[in-house]
Amino acid sequence: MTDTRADDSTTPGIVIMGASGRMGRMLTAAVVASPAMRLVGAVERPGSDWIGQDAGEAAGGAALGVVVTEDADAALAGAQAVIDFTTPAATVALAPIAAQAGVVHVIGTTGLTPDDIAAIDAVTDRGVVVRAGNMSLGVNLLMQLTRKVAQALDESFDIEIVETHHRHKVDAPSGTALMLGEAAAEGRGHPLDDLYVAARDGITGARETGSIGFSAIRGGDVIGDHEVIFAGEGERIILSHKASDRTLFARGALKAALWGVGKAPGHYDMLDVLGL
Ligand SMILES: NC(=O)C1=CN([C@@H]2O[C@H](COP(=O)(O)OP(=O)(O)OC[C@H]3O[C@@H](n4cnc5c(N)ncnc54)[C@H](O)[C@@H]3O)[C@@H](O)[C@H]2O)C=CC1
Ligand SMILES: O=C(O)C1=N[C@H](C(=O)O)C[C@H](O)C1
Repeated sequence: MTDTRADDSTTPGIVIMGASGRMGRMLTAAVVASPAMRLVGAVERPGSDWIGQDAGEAAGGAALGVVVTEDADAALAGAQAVIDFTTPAATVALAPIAAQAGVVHVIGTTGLTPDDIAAIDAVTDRGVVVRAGNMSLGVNLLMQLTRKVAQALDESFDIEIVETHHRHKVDAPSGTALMLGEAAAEGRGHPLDDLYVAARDGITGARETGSIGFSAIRGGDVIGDHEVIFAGEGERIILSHKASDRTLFARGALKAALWGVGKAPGHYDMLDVLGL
C-alpha cells in the first residue's frame, strides 16, 4: 500500500533536533511509524557526519526523503513541532527560533541550569514549550505519588533519591531525579533548593532532618532506573521506576508534540499533556 502521509498537509509536520543521537534515532523512527504525523526535518550539530545525508539512510535504513541539516531555521519552516533531545546549549539556542517560527518546542534535554530554564521561559510569552526531564507516563505518575507520600509522612522519614543510567550520560543528577525531588519538596512545602543535598563524600556529618539527598550511579547500558526512598524508624517505603526501552520516552514526546499544536503560548510539562 502506498503511504500518502507525506502529501497530507493537514498531518502535523515534525522536525527532529539531534537526529543522530540515541533519542534522535528513536524519535525519527517513531514519527515515521506514526499515522498521526509526518517527518519534515532533521537537524544535527555543525560538523556531524549526518549533515547532508538522508536521515533514514544515515541511520542505516531506508531513505525517508528528509536531508539532515545544521540549519534549524530552514528545517522549521512550515513545521508544526520540533522534538529536541540534545544538549542544554542547543536547546537554549533553538527556543527563540521555534517561538519565532510558531513551532511547538518539545524539550526532553536534561542538565539545564536555572539560567537555561530562564532563557527558555523568556520565549513562552510567544511560543509553546512542552518540557519534561522524563516523558514517560510511569515517571510522571511516580511524581504524583512521590508528592503525596512526602506530604503524608513527616520529617522523621528521610527522603533519598537514587538514579542509575548508562555510561554515556553526561549530566547528574538526572532530569528525572530532579523532577522527583521537586515533587517531594513540594509535598514537604519547601522549594527543592532549600532541601537539596548532592552526592555525599568524606566526613559529611549526620544527615540533616528534612533534607532530600541525591545519588547517581553510571554504568553499562542502563536506560534509566529511579528510586525514591522514604526511610523511617524500622521501615522504608521505596517508590521505583525502571525504563527498559527508550521508545517509552519517544511515545511521550510524540504525544506532547501533537498536544502542543494549537495551544496558547506557555511553558507546559507532561503533567499537562497527560492530564495528571
Ligand atoms: N526527557 C526524557 O524523557 C529523556 C531525556 N533524555 C535527555 O535527552 C538528551 C539527549 O540524550 P541522548 O539521545 O542519550 O544523547 P546523545 O548524545 O545520544 O544525543 C544528543 C544529540 O544531540 C546532537 N546535538 C548536539 N548539539 C546539537 C545542535 N547544536 N544542533 C543539533 N543537534 C545537536 C548531538 O550531535 C547528538 O546526536 C539528554 O539530555 C538526556 O538526558 C534522554 C532520554 C529521555
Ligand atoms: O540520558 C538519559 O538516557 C535519560 N535522561 C533522562 C533523565 O535525565 O532523567 C530521562 C531518562 O532517565 C533517560
